Parts: sequence; structure tokens; C-alpha cells
Amino acid sequence: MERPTLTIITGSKQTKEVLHEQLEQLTGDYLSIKTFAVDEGLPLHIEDNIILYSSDIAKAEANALSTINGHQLFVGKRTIRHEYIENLLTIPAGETVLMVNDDDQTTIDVIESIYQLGINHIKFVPYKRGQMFYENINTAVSPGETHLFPVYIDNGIDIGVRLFDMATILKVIDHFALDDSIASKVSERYLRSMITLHRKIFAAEQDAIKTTRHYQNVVDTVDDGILVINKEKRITLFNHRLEALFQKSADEVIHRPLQEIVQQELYDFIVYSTDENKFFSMNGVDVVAFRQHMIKEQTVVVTFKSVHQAFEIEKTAQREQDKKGFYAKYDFEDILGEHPVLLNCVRIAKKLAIAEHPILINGETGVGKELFAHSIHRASLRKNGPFIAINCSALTESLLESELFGYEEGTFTGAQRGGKKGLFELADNGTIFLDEIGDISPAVQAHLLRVLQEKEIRRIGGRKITPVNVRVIAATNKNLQHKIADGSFRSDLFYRLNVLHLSVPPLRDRLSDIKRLTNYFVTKSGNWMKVDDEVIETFMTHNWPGNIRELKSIIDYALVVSEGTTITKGDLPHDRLLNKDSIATNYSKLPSSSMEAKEYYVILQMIKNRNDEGKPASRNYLSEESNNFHHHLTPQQIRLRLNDLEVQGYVLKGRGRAGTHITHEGEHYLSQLAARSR
Ligand SMILES: Nc1ncnc2c1ncn2[C@@H]1O[C@H](COP(=O)(O)OP(=O)(O)OP(=O)(O)O)[C@@H](O)[C@H]1O
Repeated sequence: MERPTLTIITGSKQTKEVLHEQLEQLTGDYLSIKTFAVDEGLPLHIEDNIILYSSDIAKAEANALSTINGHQLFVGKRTIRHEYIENLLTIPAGETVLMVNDDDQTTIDVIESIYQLGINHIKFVPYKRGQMFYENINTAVSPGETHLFPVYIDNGIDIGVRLFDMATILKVIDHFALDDSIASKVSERYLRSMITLHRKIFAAEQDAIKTTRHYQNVVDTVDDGILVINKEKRITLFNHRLEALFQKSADEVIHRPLQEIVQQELYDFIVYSTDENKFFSMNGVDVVAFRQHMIKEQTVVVTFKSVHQAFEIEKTAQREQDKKGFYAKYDFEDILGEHPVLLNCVRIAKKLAIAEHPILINGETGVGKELFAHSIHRASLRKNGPFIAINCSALTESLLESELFGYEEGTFTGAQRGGKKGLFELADNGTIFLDEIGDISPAVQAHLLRVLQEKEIRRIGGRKITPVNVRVIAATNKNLQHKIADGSFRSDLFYRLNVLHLSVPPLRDRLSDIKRLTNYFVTKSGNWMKVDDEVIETFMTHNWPGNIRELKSIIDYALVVSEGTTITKGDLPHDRLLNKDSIATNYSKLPSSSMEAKEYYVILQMIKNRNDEGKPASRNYLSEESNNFHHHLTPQQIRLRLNDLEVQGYVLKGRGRAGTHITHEGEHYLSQLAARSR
């Protein structure tokens, strides 16, 4: 038997295909379906039992183009597709959304059918043809007409071409007077598609409930209290720990306005503050609240820890830092001496400590500049942050630069995989101590200046900029003003470093402290030895160019040499201590002739270069290398000069393969010679 026929006329090809598929699936085995779309062109004459139009517009347009006849002609009612409803549920509540369709009436129809389905958490604004901009609207929804979305829309949601509703389908079946069993089969099919969808939605809901329960269990096991508010400032999460602290159950507070639950001070902190944490006393418990604003989610997460817990965490962090060696080992108590010049220096240093600015410490070698830097950090607000000390003259230019600022992977051969953090990054929220700042090269000076100005770091070879919050304490035994005058130190960097200034007095200006310091160094070495008065008297006449470090090394020497229970004058290193020059004037006595000066300079420079490479300097090596300095020295000449330098304490001669090393004093002397040769 031939199947009765039905014709569907739609506006667009897209709608035609969707509606054809719908009718075909539901009634295809009972009816034969023909379809036309206005935008594809219509035959001049259309005739059928039923003419079903997809919309009033389609009807008007079709009738303008063709003569259409049928027993029954009607416009089908359409409804949105249930499988797309989920997409609408992802739109945040309260949002205003543009509804886009190809004509004003159908746009309103779609909005109505969505509201009728109970989706009313969003507010729809109907699209008007020709209007390109809609204030405060970033999301648009359309049943298949997404090409009409205004170009600026970020979030476009297609809810698919609408289908005919059940009433329309039943009207068609009715018309053909198909038997009841067919009608109920068709409606069963219609319902089945809806039931499948509802099953899916139900499963998704169950999943969501499970996930929520899982997260709730997770946050309940956390030892901290956790409270979350949404953009309406209502509580969306309140974990188990908080129930005790607030003396309220989660059920009582969830979805309630924060204002009704917490005290004003805590409310102000959560809603308005820019501080990350604050102390509160709640129902007799002292807590620290930490606040985190998740800007994109418009959510604030607040965690509560007991003060005791927070303190323990800080201590653990401190211990971790200590393990890494990034901590200050000394404080002001360790700076010995009662001479008024020293006490005054300590008094000033304590004041500088609590300011946040950079400090430049000036003073001769061995006066205790590093000791002051450690103590300042420990007395500062950053005392719980790291303290990192680096001697700028101990490294070559490129090594110093990569140590300070770090580098990215692949920047140079041998670079560590994954790159390396520089000391500035490691010292974040703490202090970096740059010793011997006067020795840094122009390139490092420029880089350091940038970091101080911008307060951010870009690793060598890297692009990423990382903000750093580091206080710089720099020290030098050089006169930086002279270095600025001769062009070897940038004045702009000097002013950045020298915001606060501390001058540590040399030992010769506080000779009265010698006795105390001597006894201290003897006792600290674990000896019970006495110190003869004559020793102290000798010390009082010495010039102490190497200051306290020199005193300490002379005592170390005497402790080794001494055979009795008392350190006597005879145990002292006479060549160093009783040398007339060192008593009378400067420890770094320069050689008498410029030829000698040049030779000492060349030798010390060669040893320093060699040591910097981590290699020992042998006499033969030095002799050969001297050619590169245009000043050839034979191994014999080298030997004689090295003897002189050793007596002065500028080099340490090792036996055999150990080679010769330059001492700290030697480096100081070398820089004096370098200045003189300029
Ligand atoms: N007032 C002091 N009391 C006790 N020990 C001190 C004092 N001053 C310095 N020292 C000790 O003297 C030695 C040298 O001190 P420090 O390294 O701080 O000097 P510095 O000025 O930084 O030297 P340099 O300029 O050579 O780097 C260290 O062992 C330090 O502990």
C-alpha cells in the first residue's frame, strides 16, 4: 500500500534537513515526506495532503513564490532541542545573554520556549537585525543561526535548529487517521528520545553529586579551615574544621550571605582587604586567616590556621632554608668590642636594619663587614626570609652574572637542564649580600642596576620576567668615589646601593678592643691558654691592615706554634707582625721601583686568573704565561718574587702539584697595584 504523503516547507536548507530527519525518524515508515526550502528555490506549483510550514515567515515567503494547495496547510509549532539544554546550563546564573535568530518573532518564540522549559537562571535579550553592539553582553545563543552572532561575542552557543513539538507531530498523524497503535508508537518514539536525554542528564547530575561529595570529603580532611564565597558574597564552601571555629554547622551557613555569618572585622578582611593574611581571635581561638582572590572565578578562598600551626610552618620553612645555607649566621651579639666607635657603628646599623632600603657598607678588609650584613638581616623585617652572601670578586664576570641572575636552559654550553635560578630569585623576600661590590664588571653593574630599578629579574637567555623582592646589602673596601672618578664604577648604581651607608671602623681605631678579641679567639679555639701581657702590648703597636681577620690568623698561628700554657711574644709570626713597615704605615706596602711593581702585578694577576679557573699555578706555568703579559720572567725570577709575596702573606705556596694560590690579602694588594699601574 502506498504511503500517504506530506510536504514540509522551510525557510532555509539547514532547517529543512533537520525537520526532514525528525519526521523521517518518527513517522518515516508510515508517511512519505517531501521537503522544500525557500532559499533553495521552490517549484511553481506545490500540492499535497498536508503542507507543513516551519514558520509563519516561511509560509509567507513560500506563498509569494508558488501556488500551494493542500487539504490541510498549517505552521508547525517548534520547540528547542533537549540535548542542547545542557549548553545553556553552563552559562553562569544572572548573566545577560543575546538570543539570535533570523527574525524578530521567532527570536521571541525561542526565548519563550526556553523559559517555559524552566531555564530561567539567565536573562535573554532579543537580537535585532542591524544592531551590532549590545552593552555588557558577551554571550550569545542561537538555534542554528550562529552566522548572525555579532563579531565581538566571546562565547557563542549553538542550541541547534528547533524541532517540531509533539502536538504538531500528533496533528499530522491525526490528519491521516492512522490507527491508534501507530499514533502511540510515534509518541513512544518521541518520548524515548526524551527519556534517553533525561537519563543522561540524571547520570550527569549523579556524577556531579558524587564529585561534589568527593571534594567535600577532601576539604573536610584538611587540617585548615576553608571558607569560599562567590561573587554575591554568599558562602559556597565551609569545611568541617570551620564548624568548630565558628560554632556553626555547614548546613546553617552554605548559601547564606557572608555578612550574616562572620564578624565585621573578618568580613572587611575577606571582602575589601588587599592583605594576604591577618590575625583574628575567634571564640577564644587565635587564628591567622589567609585570603586568596580567584579573579576569573570571582571567588574568594579563605583558609584559617591556628597561630600555633602557622608558627610551626614558618619554623619548618626556616629550617629548610637553614639546610640550604641561605640564612644569616650571626647577629649583633656576635660583634665583639666595647670601643665607642664600634658601639656607635652597631647603634647605627640597628637603625638601618629596620628600614627597607639598600645599604652600602664600607670598611677595610677584615673589619667585619660581612658580620654586620648578617646581623642587619637578622634584625630586619625580613629576618624569616633567606639571606644569601656572595663574594663578587671570587667569580669570573660571566659566572657571577649567571650566579646572580640565573639562566635559561640552553643559554650556553654546559648550562644546567631546565635552567637555573639566580641568587636574586633564591633571595626573594630576603636579603642578598654582595661583598666586594667594587670589583664587578661594567656588564654586571648594568644588569644589577636594572634589577634594582625594575625590581624584577630576567634570567640570562630568558624572556620571562619575574618580580623579586630582595633587599641588597653591598660591601666594599674600595673607595667607590675614586672608582666613579676613574670610570670603573657607575655613579647611578652607586647611588642606588648607597641609599643607606654604614662605615665599619678599622681595628687600629679601636685598639682597646684587642684584649677582649684576643681572649675570645683563644677561647673559641677550645684552648685554655693564657695570653701574655707582652703579646697584647705588641698587638697595641701594630697597624692591623688586615684588621680582625689578621688578628684571628695571628692568634691561630700562635696557638699552633706555642708549646707552653701561655702564648708569649716569641710565639708570634714576627716577620708579619713586627715588620717595621707594617707597624709604621700601610700593610699593603708597594714595591720601591715601578719595574718591581709591574712584576708583582703580573705574577699575582697570573695566579689569580689560574686560580679562578680552578687550577694551581706552578712556577714553570707562570714563567711561560708571563710572555702573554709582555713581561717575560724566568722560573728563577718567579721563585724570588714568590718568596717576597709569601712573606707578605699575599700568596700561599703549595708543594709539588698543589702550586701557588693567591690569598685574600694578595687580591687586595693586586687591586692596589692595578690602580697604581693605571
Ligand atoms: N667585632 C667582631 N667580633 C668578633 N669577630 C669579628 C668581629 N669583626 C670581625 N670578626 C671576624 O673577623 C673575620 C672577618 O670578618 P668579615 O669577613 O666580616 O670581614 P669583612 O670586612 O667582610 O672582610 P672583607 O672585606 O675581606 O670581605 C670573621 O671571621 C669575623 O667573624
